[in-house]
Amino acid sequence: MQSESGFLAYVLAQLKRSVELGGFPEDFYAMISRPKRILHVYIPVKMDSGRIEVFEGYRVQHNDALGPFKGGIRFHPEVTLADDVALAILMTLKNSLAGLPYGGAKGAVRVDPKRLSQRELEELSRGYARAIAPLIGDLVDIPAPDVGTNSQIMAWMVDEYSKIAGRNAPAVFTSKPPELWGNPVREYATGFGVAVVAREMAKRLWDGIEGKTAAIHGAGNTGAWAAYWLEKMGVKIVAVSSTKGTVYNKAGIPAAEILRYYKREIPFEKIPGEFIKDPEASLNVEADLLVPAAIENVIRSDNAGQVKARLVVEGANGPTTPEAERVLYQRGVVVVPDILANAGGVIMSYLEWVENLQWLSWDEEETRKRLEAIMVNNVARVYQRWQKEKWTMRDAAIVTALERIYKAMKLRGWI
Ligand SMILES: NC(=O)C1=CN([C@@H]2O[C@H](COP(=O)(O)OP(=O)(O)OC[C@H]3O[C@@H](n4cnc5c(N)ncnc54)[C@H](O)[C@@H]3O)[C@@H](O)[C@H]2O)C=CC1
Ligand SMILES: O=C(O)CCC(=O)C(=O)O
Repeated sequence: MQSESGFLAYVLAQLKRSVELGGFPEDFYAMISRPKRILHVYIPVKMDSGRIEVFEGYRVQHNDALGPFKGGIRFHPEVTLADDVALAILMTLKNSLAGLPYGGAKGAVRVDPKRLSQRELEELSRGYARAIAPLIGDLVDIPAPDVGTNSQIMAWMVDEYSKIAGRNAPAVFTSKPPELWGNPVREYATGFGVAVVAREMAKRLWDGIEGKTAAIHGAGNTGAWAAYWLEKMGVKIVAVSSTKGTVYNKAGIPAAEILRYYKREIPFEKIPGEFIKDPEASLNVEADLLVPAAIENVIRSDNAGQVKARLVVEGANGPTTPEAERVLYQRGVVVVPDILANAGGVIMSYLEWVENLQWLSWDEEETRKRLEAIMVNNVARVYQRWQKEKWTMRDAAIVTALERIYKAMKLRGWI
């Protein structure tokens, strides 16, 4: 297909392992390891300088056996097509595991959004929406934000798509602002879901989550809101990282300060605590719980031995390499996989989509309750399977997800 990034190679290796563990035929691996369609786009943007810069982007539609393609859009300077394929595969698995009526997709544009002015960012977002418009739609492929994108970008994209469609088309993008067909829960849904998963696991593994400590790697949408909800559950946040470094504070970092950093109200170094220049320092501090919530491949074979937490809840997609997972497994560290731990975002996207398709809206509390109920049920199902099979939790989650996809493909006559 294309050269495999380390990340794609890891995702494929895990997929192969799960296909074997689940006893699926080899033909299934041949199909599920490849996307159904890849759209490759180039987006010209007139920069403030007057020059035209052309940005490269993709939309990878991996599998739609269970329903329309669904997954976020990443704006990142180092993203590759291979990474995008890996992320799209994870979306198919995540959506299946959560019981959603969706297949999986992911989009990406190679750009550092922090380098663009607001006008340039809007041009790029609208240009990307125009480029992928022929292959998306509210019953076809429904994008949402991921790293480097947000609800404002979704607002520009839904507006651009609506102009092309000649009608308001709210259900084509999710995670829109609450004032434009969005739901207020989506802003914090992924972090909230991570905290709920941590709480449900702590109930089963320990005496509950209250009084425990946590380290958070990544202070963006997922990490900052996970800190907020964990604190509400009685957890003390002792470390947090960004690309700048790590803040460590044994006495506890108020989640409100992490959120102020995320909202760009204070610089990272102003979060109260000791500033350490190393962004990976949060991975090996003394804490009961570790939440990697930044990017892929951060827990590797070279640092997995130093992880002190007993429970890792993957807020990010693909933060633990397979070698690192083996090290953690042998050391008795439980890793709750991304497709279970960070599903709060896409589950909330699904709820928003259901609202949009019917032109109705639920209030914040009711929506959060619906999201929480789905997350709690997902943890219970995967936990039970994991206990029965004695695999890693990732194996249990992926095999469970694959079973649903396999059945749908079989019923459709695809396999
Ligand atoms: N936003 C969402 O709804 C969802 C996000 N995710 C995943 O969560 C992860 C984070 O996404 P978001 O929070 O949306 O992104 P974001 O862009 O809001 O935040 C990312 C954070 O990670 C930090 N970071 C980046 N590289 C780092 C490094 N090398 N070391 C330390 N910190 C680093 C950044 O400084 C930033 O604070 C990604 O893997 C994403 O795919 C998964 C499900 C849904
Ligand atoms: O909300 C969505 O549709 C996608 C979220 C996403 O990209 C992810 O879960 O990684």
